[in-house]
Amino acid sequence: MLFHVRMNVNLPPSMPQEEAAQLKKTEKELAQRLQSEGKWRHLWRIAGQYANVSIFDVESVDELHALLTSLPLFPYMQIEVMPLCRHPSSIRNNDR
Ligand SMILES: O=C(O)CC1=CCC(=O)O1
Repeated sequence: MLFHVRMNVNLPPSMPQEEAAQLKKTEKELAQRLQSEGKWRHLWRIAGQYANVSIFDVESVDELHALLTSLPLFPYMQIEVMPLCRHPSSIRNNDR
């Protein structure tokens, strides 16, 4: 199942720099592992915003929820999820 996910990151200005840097480091490690496993298919920065759009390929809504809530930055993100299905005009036969 494919999902379009938008994440807006809002770190509190009062958070110490070292704590923010550690959160970003662990977030990056997990994001790169999930990309290499094929679960996090795309990760794009939204230009000019501390936000991203991503495509996730997971087995279920429950798996997506578990994955998103496991992200180190989860407590500091506003997340919007859009389930995706095939478009009848798509020429990409390998997409689900
Ligand atoms: O910087 C972001 O957009 C939040 C984030 C998600 C994965 C990652 O490495 O950073």
